[in-house]
Amino acid sequence: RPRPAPSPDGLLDPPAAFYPLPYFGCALAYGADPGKFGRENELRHGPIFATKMLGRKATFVTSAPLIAALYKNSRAAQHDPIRMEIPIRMFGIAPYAVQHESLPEHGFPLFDKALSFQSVKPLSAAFSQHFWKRLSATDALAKTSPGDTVEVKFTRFLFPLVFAATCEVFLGPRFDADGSYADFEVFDEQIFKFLAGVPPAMAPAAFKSRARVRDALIRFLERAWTPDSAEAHGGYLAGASPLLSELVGRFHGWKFATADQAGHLLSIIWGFQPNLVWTIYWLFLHLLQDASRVARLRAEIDTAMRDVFGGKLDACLGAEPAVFERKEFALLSSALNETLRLCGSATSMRRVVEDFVITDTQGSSASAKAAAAEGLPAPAAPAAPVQYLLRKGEDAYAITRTVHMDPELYADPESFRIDRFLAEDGTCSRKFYKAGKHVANNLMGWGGGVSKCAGRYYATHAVKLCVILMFHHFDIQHTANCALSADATAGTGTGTGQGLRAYTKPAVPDMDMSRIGMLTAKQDIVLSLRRRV
Ligand code: HEM
Repeated sequence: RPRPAPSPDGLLDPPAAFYPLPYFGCALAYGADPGKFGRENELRHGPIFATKMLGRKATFVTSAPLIAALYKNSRAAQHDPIRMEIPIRMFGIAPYAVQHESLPEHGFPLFDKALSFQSVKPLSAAFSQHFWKRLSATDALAKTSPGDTVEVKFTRFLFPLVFAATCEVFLGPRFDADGSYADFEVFDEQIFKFLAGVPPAMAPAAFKSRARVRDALIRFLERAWTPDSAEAHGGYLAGASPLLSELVGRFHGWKFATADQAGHLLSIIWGFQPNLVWTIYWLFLHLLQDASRVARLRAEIDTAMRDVFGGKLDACLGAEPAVFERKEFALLSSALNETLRLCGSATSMRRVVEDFVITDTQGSSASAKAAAAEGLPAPAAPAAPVQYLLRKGEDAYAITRTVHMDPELYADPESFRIDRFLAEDGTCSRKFYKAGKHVANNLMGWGGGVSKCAGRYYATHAVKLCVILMFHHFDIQHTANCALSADATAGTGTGTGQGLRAYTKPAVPDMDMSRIGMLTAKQDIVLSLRRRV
């Protein structure tokens, strides 16, 4: 790869990737598929390169050590300036309520505290109860007997249940989750239009859906906010989690308009729903591709239901997240990690607020084989560490998919291997190595550094509970693929699967590579659920 020329101050600028479009720069290539964009540029320039994106200079890092270095220097490369910009476009919150000086110190940290491994139990226990209440009320369980079979469209069946359960956990029963789901889904599908700053006239459906969800949240806030002078923040949010009640109390203290409070709540709902449900989708889908995967996981779940929970569903519903981390659930933990690796595309964004030097000691993540396939010379590790300067005012992006798909770290990276993360002792603790060196940050599905997913313990628990309950109650088969539409006749009914327009054989649908976070599918799938208990 060409060696970049030293800048006038003697330090190296990262190699430049060339995207000639004025203003947009690399935005189209990056937006279409961040993972491919990272991999292709890594093959050409190495694991750090710079270009323009939306009028700003952007440096990208793609190897595990450079991503770790970027995460580590949170003083020079900060996340707060980014999260004080994007919500304005995405959630329509007025700038004063996104850039309020108290948010970084007294707003965002509430999530880290309430969702930490030590504190998350009441929230995850509430999810278990709400999710089970919803699942047990579906036709598939409420209107069937053991041995009966129903067909469901996966996203129609499970996504609204997860949405309603999580809304109830965080916002309580006064928010109309069922009535808001369809609009939320349209908003989420079109989120990229808000990110790209498309005006309302060019995306009327997206803007109308967003407005309707926000209106529902405004009505919720008006109904649930209960003034009480005995409370630290002059009131509380009736029926909501203490986390949301305290946050909204602070919003009142900072004199945020109700519409802007609703915008913040929308950002929170958006933070938990799509990543969570698409993780569940891909995990099921990859499991169901192979009968031996299903058999192994079923054996693990049946044994755990008997030995860990004494055969009692209530004990499972009451289990704290630590229980699902035990060796008895190692294969499920491995399957979740493998899903995050194969089906996620997390990018962490930072604003460089002071110059800093980042050192490349290892060179590219890309293998010689991958380079040969692209007709490029093999990327060599630098003979000596190379120091690059990231300058104040630039943006920096950590692309994690390049690491997750690195064949030197993960053999046959395109395949789903359910036990990939199992160590020899059977626990989900396998260590990964590249060129003989241990790679500690081999899996970054939750992002990393100061912006690492605050909800990861809650989400891990929710995904596992969902898989356990489904496998405990049903024999499940993936029978066909079908259209991803909100077609009300297809998906949640019992019986013969009337209305299901299956049009392909049951293969893994393509992923929409343009998403950031968990990738979405281009097709829905039809599951056959045969009631067990
Ligand atoms: C399997 C499901 C989930 C996945 C894969 C996921 C992944 C992520 C990723 C990749 C980030 C950005 C990290 C970065 O920029 O470095 C993130 C941020 C975040 N996630 Fe999640 N997430 C999931 C579920 C949830 C849930 C259920 C919640 C809430 C209960 C949640 C709360 C958050 C919050 C608050 C942040 C922002 C952290 C910050 O900026 O300080 N996530 N998540």
